[in-house]
Amino acid sequence: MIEVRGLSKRFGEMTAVDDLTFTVRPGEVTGFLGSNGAGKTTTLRMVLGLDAPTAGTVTFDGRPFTDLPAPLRQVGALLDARAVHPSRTAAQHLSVLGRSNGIDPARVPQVLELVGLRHAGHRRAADFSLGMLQRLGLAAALLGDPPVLVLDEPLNGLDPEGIVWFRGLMRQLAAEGRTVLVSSHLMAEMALTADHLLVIGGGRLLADTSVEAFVDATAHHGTVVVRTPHAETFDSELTDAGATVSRLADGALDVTGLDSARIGGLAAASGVELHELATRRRSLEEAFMELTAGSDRRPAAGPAPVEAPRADPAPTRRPGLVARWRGRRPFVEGPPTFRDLVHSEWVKLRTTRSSRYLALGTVVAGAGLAVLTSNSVGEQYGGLSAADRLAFDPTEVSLRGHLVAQVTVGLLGALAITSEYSTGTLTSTLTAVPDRGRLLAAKAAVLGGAALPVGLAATAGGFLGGQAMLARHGAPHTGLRDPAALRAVLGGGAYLASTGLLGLGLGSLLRNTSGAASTLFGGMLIVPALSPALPGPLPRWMATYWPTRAGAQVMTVHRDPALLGPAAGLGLMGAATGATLAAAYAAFRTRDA
Ligand SMILES: Nc1ncnc2c1ncn2[C@@H]1O[C@H](COP(=O)(O)OP(=O)(O)OP(=O)(O)O)[C@@H](O)[C@H]1O
Repeated sequence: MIEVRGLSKRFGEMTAVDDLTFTVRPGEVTGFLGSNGAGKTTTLRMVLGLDAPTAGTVTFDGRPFTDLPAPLRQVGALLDARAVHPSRTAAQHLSVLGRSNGIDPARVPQVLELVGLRHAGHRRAADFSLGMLQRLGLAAALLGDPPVLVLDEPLNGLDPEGIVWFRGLMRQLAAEGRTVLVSSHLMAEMALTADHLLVIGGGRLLADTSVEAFVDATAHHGTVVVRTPHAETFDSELTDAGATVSRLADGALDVTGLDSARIGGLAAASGVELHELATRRRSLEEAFMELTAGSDRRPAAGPAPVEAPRADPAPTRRPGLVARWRGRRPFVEGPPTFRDLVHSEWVKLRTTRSSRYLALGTVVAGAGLAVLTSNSVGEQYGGLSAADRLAFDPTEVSLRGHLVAQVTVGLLGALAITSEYSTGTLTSTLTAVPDRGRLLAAKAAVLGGAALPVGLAATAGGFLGGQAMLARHGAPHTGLRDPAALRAVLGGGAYLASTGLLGLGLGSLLRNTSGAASTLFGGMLIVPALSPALPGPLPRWMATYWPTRAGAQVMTVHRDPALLGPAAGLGLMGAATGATLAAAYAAFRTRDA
């Protein structure tokens, strides 16, 4: 049972949802109807814990959505069918969601078959039509075989055959004892699909009624069209008999308040010749428009909700989709663990094309730049002064590739979250994992775990290639047996991993890739490059304490005693990353998704 009590949402001055109270019961399909902008999506986003209500509560059998331990197994949601990462296949998309809730991957082909996408599992979501994406969204909602389904406009993009199929599926799911809440702006379709209707307009509840009661009330509200050459005289006769008469454009009379038998009788009694006597029933769409007309947002109290007695729904859950699942146990025992979540985030990172390119780019560009720099420094070594030769640090020279690698690995971190915002997948992620702290922690664990080997590959590759170049030109060089050089290479890997996490924090705070990329680029390359132009002690201060410059000290062997040491520098960089992630967590936890 979904219980909504006093739910409101204001965006600035505008009240999108205004004091909604209703209950959605199991065993029936509840249609959530409203015209465009009525507040359906905003309501459903609050129901699913994506947006925080300004007032009111929503509970599922007494628990808020965000307290459900395995949400996909309790509430299946479809909010925006287009919110799928385009580079992932349908099966990968479902697998990512399923793993986060401890759902057996064998369930993926099952639900794909159930929604008619059996042969499309290996196709990328970018190639899907809107109707196919709706089916994929339904598959995601059914993945955990949940007792409750919340679907926002699932009919958009479905062809007539798809609509009939969808109608049958909803009826079957409700017959199995599930709670099904479906939003739509199509009254006639809901009359065929739903058992119960909740109608909203201007953010307010206008009707909470059974479909049967709504259709009955509509059927009794017809008008009778009367065409007669004696319209003038018959008009007053009908008015005297208690009818309300208006004229249609062609002069015919449009009569309400009397039925066609009574009108025919009156005409016969007074000898009026009739050319047409036709009852025109009000359509469901007209009844819906009449109900919602004038329900625009306004400060005064709106029309009183229409209440209708409800039939007792079937309370017991009958075996349904799971029972037919060839005897396999669909889920692991108990609630999903942090490991499940980390696994899901790992699949997500692995199946994102841009992440793979950025990881490869970090290694190639980082190591490549180091080799090129070492080659050119080696060439010039012969011309260096004695003092410069004394200060020459072959390790530092061969690790200069970090200047490029830090930006690409930072971008890899930022994309782990900004791509979820840009593709809209954050909504499906959060309906599977509503605990935002856990989600961010899993992203950080996966990203740190991926960025460390990538960073180490970039620094080790650059170091080995760079030392070979220096040796080729007869310049001083070293190897990994030198403990200080080994510390610099390993520290460089850690520095790059920390940069990846810094990118994740910035991406989460800024929520868009270009913002995060410019901040990373500016903070790591431009600010340090411009800092010598600053007045007073600032250049020295920046050189010592600017986090990325302090962190880079870990990659030097001949250290400047005025600057921080390798451990302290890397520690400062780590602290700055930690602080950024903490700020990101605070913002992520409280913001609407
Ligand atoms: N994040 C937001 N900021 C400001 N206004 C918003 C926001 N989200 C929704 N609104 C406004 O709230 C109102 C209700 O929007 P909502 O999307 O809930 O309507 P809807 O019934 O789902 O409409 P549709 O059928 O067109 O999707 C609209 O006026 C919309 O502009």
